[in-house]
Amino acid sequence: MSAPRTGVEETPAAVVDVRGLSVDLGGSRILREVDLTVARGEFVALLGANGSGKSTLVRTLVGVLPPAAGTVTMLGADVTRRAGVPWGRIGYVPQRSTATAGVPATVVEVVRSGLLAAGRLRPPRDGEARVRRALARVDLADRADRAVAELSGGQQQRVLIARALARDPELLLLDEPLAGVDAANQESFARTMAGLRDDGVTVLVVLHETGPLAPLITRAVVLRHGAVVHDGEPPRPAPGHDHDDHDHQHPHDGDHLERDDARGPDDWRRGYPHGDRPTGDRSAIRISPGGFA
Ligand SMILES: Nc1ncnc2c1ncn2[C@@H]1O[C@H](COP(=O)(O)OP(=O)(O)OP(=O)(O)O)[C@@H](O)[C@H]1O
Repeated sequence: MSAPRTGVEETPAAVVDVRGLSVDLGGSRILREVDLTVARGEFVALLGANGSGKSTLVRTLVGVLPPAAGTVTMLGADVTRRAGVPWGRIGYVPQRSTATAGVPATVVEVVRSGLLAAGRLRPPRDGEARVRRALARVDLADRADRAVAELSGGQQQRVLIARALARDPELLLLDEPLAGVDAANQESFARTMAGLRDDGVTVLVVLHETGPLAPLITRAVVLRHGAVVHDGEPPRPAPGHDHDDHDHQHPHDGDHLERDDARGPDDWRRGYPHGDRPTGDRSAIRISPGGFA
């Protein structure tokens, strides 16, 4: 169980409230008038083909990218006025490929860095207990003093999740936490997420494949070319994939191309042939006391 929280009763029902959000990058409009509301306790999957704008949306939610238009409200605070946002109650897990690259630190040091929210230069008094609890939650208590670089990719992903959990967040944002993670680590991750859901943590997770998280997802939001094309029912398990020996969902029909008429929660998969993984370092962040930037 998480430590008792304070101030929860002051938080509005919508923990994420995005209205008419447009974001420009490199002179191009990447997000187009996006509306997104996430209520307390929801477990929302953000889906869409490569380049549809999922990471851009999440990075805007955590204040890394500025809106060109519209509003972004997190836990009741306007993100464009960073000072008022309760970053200490928000956990963010960036894409692993870049966030852990070249970090010369031990597991416990990386997790401890998650305690430092914007404006907070010293960890909270119960910081070490939170760090140990977060490590236990991702089944890495016995790796605390190992160098992060020595761990497998899936374990590094769990370190980043523990780093976000050290804040005891009410809201957790994760950007492709299953990418490049083997089946055993995916199952471990799913158990961690189920525990968080049971504790009432609100989750917004970017996914390419719902995999072992499918039973947890309460709603799916699908982006296409920077706009929301579906907001509602989660995708159904593909035929033959809803039993125990299949741990992920993927297209089998040979139609791997995006379709112009893709509109439903199941259509996002059509853009994802096996091995078609995104690359690049667009989600690079610094581990700093200044929040997520
Ligand atoms: N810094 C940048 N400058 C210019 N264009 C960018 C920048 N970052 C991202 N983009 C473009 O914005 C679009 C959306 O990218 P984004 O990473 O948000 O998509 P995504 O849905 O997360 O994709 P993926 O599934 O591949 O991670 C892409 O066309 C991408 O090339």
